[in-house]
Parts: sequence; structure tokens; C-alpha cells
Amino acid sequence: MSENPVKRPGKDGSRNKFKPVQEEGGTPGWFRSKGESPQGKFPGFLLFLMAGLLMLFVFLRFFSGTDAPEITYNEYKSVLSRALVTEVTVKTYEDKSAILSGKLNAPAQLQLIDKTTLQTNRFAVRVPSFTLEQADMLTEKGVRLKVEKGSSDLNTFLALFAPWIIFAALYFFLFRRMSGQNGAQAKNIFSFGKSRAKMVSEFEVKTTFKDVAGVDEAIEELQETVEFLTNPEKFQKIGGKIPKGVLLLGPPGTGKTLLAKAIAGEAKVPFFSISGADFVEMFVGVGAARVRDLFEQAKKNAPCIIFIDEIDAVGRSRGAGLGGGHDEREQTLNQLLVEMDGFTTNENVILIAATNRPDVLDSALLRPGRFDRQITIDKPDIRGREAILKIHTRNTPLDGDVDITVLAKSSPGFSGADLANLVNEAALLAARHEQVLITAVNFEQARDKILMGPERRSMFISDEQKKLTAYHEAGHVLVSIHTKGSDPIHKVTIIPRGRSLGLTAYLPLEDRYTHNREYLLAMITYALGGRVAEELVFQECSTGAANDIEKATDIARRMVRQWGMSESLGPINYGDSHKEVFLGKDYSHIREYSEETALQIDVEVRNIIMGCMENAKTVLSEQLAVLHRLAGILIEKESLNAREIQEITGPGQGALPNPVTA
Ligand SMILES: Nc1ncnc2c1ncn2[C@@H]1O[C@H](COP(=O)(O)OP(=O)(O)OP(=O)(O)O)[C@@H](O)[C@H]1O
Ligand SMILES: [Zn+2]
Repeated sequence: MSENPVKRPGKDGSRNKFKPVQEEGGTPGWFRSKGESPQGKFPGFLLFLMAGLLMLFVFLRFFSGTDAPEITYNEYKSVLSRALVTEVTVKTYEDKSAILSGKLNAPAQLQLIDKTTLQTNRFAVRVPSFTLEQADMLTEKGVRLKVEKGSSDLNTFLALFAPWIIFAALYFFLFRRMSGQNGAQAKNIFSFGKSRAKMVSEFEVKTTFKDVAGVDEAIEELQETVEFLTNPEKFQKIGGKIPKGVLLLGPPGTGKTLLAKAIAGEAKVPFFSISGADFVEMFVGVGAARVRDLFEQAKKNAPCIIFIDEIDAVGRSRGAGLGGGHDEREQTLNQLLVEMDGFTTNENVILIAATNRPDVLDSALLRPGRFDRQITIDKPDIRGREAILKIHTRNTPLDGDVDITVLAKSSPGFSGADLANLVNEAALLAARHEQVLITAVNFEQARDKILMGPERRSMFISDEQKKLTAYHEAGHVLVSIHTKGSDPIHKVTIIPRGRSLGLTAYLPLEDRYTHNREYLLAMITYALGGRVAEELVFQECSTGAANDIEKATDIARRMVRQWGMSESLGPINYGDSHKEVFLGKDYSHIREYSEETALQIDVEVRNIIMGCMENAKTVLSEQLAVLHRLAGILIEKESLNAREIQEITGPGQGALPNPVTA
């Protein structure tokens, strides 16, 4: 059954292999590969073929009527009264000429019948319009009626077809659900086993290394990959082995996809891109078929690049899944490994994959001969941010007051995607105000939106709620100003933003790569400042502090369990409290310490939190008058920036206003 009657593209395959598909919201010019994979199509095809054959068979029997038993008119009459008959064939013998000449007053339906049909003495009439009286009339006029099929027809029809109709309906329903996408995809019901890879031909990849910034080391390493693709002979001549796979590791939005595309653009080869999640389907075997198809397609288009984003969706350690469904994923992963082993380096296909969870990847994927090259891409540092901002502002008209260096300084922790978003948001704001140039104010508003979420000014807040929020936020602010090691405050607001009613935003002065104990304790302390202020002023606490408590607890737990920062428990790893959530390979180690130790961890965590809370209480009790003043001004003005805050509070021993943003 490996052959099927589906039309295959021509041998050369070049003309009709790719059909332009306008992706929803995507860039025009993306192409969806139309691969062929008989194995993948098999289940859907077989079923529809069977259904089709069956229908054909029934139809033939139904309409041919040649070998159907003929019944007399009387029988026919009783049949008609018994059940609904969809169609009958009427034979005229004597008076065919009468009907033809119109002398016979035949029912309308009979008159409409094609005369050639009549000449063969046989024609079909729809019974609902062919009543008993009409039949009687015809008989009176001398037309002999013979009915060839009985009433059981409809029943037979239903009995035979109902299961198939239901089945087909289910099939379509499930397919739509599974593909989880628009109808466009559901239209192609035979595409189960085809890879969903999008292909961009070499003429369309316009991205080059010039479009990627802040990742110079990665580019240096990848330059070699480009050479493999453009000049493979050079390496093969000296017996060098071309790497088959490059794994890009790094947090979201750092430009992994962009880099992969840039390699394709530099080498001027086609680029297949697919997400790991696209392989995974409900049906067993589909993912594997898709992998097979993808590689087939790629080999045909070699030299080329396959890019698999989020490879962790298929590449998770095997044998670690919980519950059902992982068999399919394992099969897909196995197929991927097989394909990677299968294609030789001469084939000139390079697989690039990206993930931000390298820790959960199956070790087989990382073995030499597969993804033997691993490149880490981190969030950009200040120089990187400046370079990225320069790229993204290349074609935007900037006002003279916009300083890219200052922007880069004031956006620590931003990824490349965040920075692209920053420029875009600023441009949108400028456009909304019908400005010709983007100003520094636009950028500041855009940054606030990215840092704190969009404002929700329309949300109704009662005065009481506003007051509570103002004291809560003022609590955060004051505690951080008077706690050593705190991050600089960027802004405080009681305008609802994102999911919170109020917000105190911090902006570190520089990129931090490690944190010391003092800094962590300060973070816990000011996180609790909001709740402490509520308690102090209203002698009550609200649910608004839930998020703060969660953050504080998380830090305290990690200090004890991971970072060895508790005196009594020492520098021992007690397991990452978060890893158990992922059902990856960490599933096996839920706890590797005794009951007593568990108890001790809890005690230590509580000690840290309570200690920090005491400190916050001390600060706020001492600063109660300032707290009232700050909260009052906050209610009035709703938002305060770092400089305005410091004018009210005066300097403390902790957070200073960020000199760049103040
Ligand atoms: N280093 C960079 N230089 C220039 N632009 C960048 C950089 N990093 C990210 N961007 C911008 O952010 C966008 C998104 O980045 P991209 O999709 O490549 O990130 P990613 O690392 O693949 O993210 P994810 O892991 O979420 O898939 C890019 O299209 C580009 O506009
Ligand atoms: Zn808070």
C-alpha cells in the first residue's frame, strides 16, 4: 500500500512542489512545503478509499436496477403506502408515444424527463412528487408501471451509510481540533504526515549577519557553518567533517531564529523552519512521518538549512514522561535521531535547532555526530543592546533628544526581542500623536509599558482601594530606599497596569550576573514592604500582597536549597524546588534528603522571611510620617518617578534613583 492514487508532483519536482501559501498574519512569501509521504498519508487515505468504494458499490446497485426484481403495480402501491421511497424507475410500454406527444396528461415531473431517457423506456422519478393518484392516473391512461426497487432502499441506504457519515464527521471534527488552526489547514485532509515546515527559498532569505547584533561570539562560530554550506569541497578535501547539527541555546527572544535565518541568508540557501511542537500530534506515528518528510524535502533542496525551534518539545529525555502521550513523542525523537544519523555530511543539509531548556534535552541528541555544536546566546549586555537598538532604529526617524546609549543603559535585562518591541512601541506612540519623529518621551513610555505592562486607566478603582494600594506601594518604595543593597527604583504608580493594581518598578544600574546575599535579602525585604505598610496603617492585610509573598518565598527557598546561604544547612544542594514541576528527566529526584532535613529547610526559609519582615517593620515604623506623606502624594499624582520620590523621602542607605532614568 505504499503507492496511492494521489497525483504526485512531476519527477523534477521543481515546478509544482511549492505552492505559495499566505500565512495568517505572516509575511507573504513564506512557503509551505508540500511534501509527499505515503506512509504519513496512509491512515486517512485508506479509510477514505474504503468509504469511497463502498459508496460506489451501493450507488451502482441503487441506480442500475438491472438485476432488481420487478414488482407489480399493486405491490408497488402497497409499498408506497408503507414507506418512503426515494426513487423509482418507471417503465412505460404501450403509451410511450402518447407521453412523448404530450397527449397523455402526465405529472409535471414526467414531462420534464429527458426524452432520450424515455426512448429507452426507462426513467427515474422522484416519488415525493409522484403521488399515488398520479400513478393511478397513469395506469388508467394505459401506462404500465413497474417498480424496480422496494421501500427498504432508504433503510438499507441509511444502515449502510450512517456509520460512515458519522465516522467521516468525527474524522473531520477531530482533525480540525487537532490541527487547532484555521480551516485552511483542515481543507487538506491528507496532510497528516507532512511536515509543517515553512520553506523560504534562497531568493527570499534577506536576513544576514548584519541584522543580528550583540552576539558576536555566536556569529564567529556560525561563520564556519556558512562556509560549510557555500564551499563544502574545501572541507571535504582535507577530510574534515562537516557538523550536521548546531544547537542554539538561550533565553527567549535573544535572536536564535534570527541567527539561523541569517546563516541561510549568508550562505544563500533555502531555509526550512518548523517548531518542535508542530511534530507532536495526537496520532501515533504522525510526528515520525513528519520528521521523515521534512528531511526528505530538505535533501531535495540541498544545500539548505533546517531550523527546528523549541526542539525541547520533541527532544525531551525519553522514558521520563508521565502519563500517556509520550510514546508518540519518543517515536518522533527516535525518528529525528535516525534521520540525523542517516544523512551524510555530503548531503549538505545542516540542522539548526533552538531551545531555552537545554537541561531537559535527551542526551542522545547531544552526542557527537548529532548536535555536536552548541552555541549559547545570552541576553545582550549594554554594548549589545546599543548595537541592537541601532539596527532596529535604522529606518525610524528619531528626534534629536533620543540618545541610543542612554536607552541601552536604561534597559538592563531586555532581550533583543524586547528591544525590537521597544522601538516598535515608541514608533506606535509617536504615530498615535501624529508626530513626525520619535522622541525620548515616546521611548520612556514604551519602556514603561514593556516593564510594567500597559496602563488600564479605564478600570474603576474605589477611593478606599486606591488608598490601600498607595500605602502598599509606598511601603515597597520606602523599605527599598532604606535597605542596603536594593535595586534602584525606577517608578512607582497606582494606575492599574497589567494584572496589578499598583506597581513599584526597579531598574538595576547594570547587568547583574550573580547576586550576593545582601542583595537577595534586600529583595525579600522590600517585597514584604507593601504588606507591612498595610498592616501598620490599616491593622489589616489584603490579598494584594500574594504576589510579593510568592516572590519572597521563592528567593528564600532558593537561598536555602540551592545557593547554600543558610548557616545551619550549609552549602548543600537540596534540590531545585522548581524542577519537579517539569516532567522531564528531573522526575526521578523528588527528594534526596531526610524528613528532618525537610523540616529544617522549612524552618530556615521561615526564619529568613520573618527576619526580613522584621527589618521592613522597623524601617516603616521609623518612617511612618514619610509613609503617610508619600502615600498621600501618590494618591494625588498616581505616578512618581525616581527623582520625585527622592524629593519626598530623602536619601536612604539603599536604593538610589537610577541616574539614567530619573
Ligand atoms: N541579537 C539581535 N539582534 C537584532 N535583533 C534581534 C536580536 N535578538 C532578537 N532580535 C529581534 O527580536 C526578534 C525575535 O527574535 P527571535 O525570534 O530570533 O528570538 P528567539 O531567540 O528565536 O526567541 P524564541 O526562543 O522565543 O523563539 C527578531 O525578529 C529581531 O527583530
Ligand atoms: Zn506589592
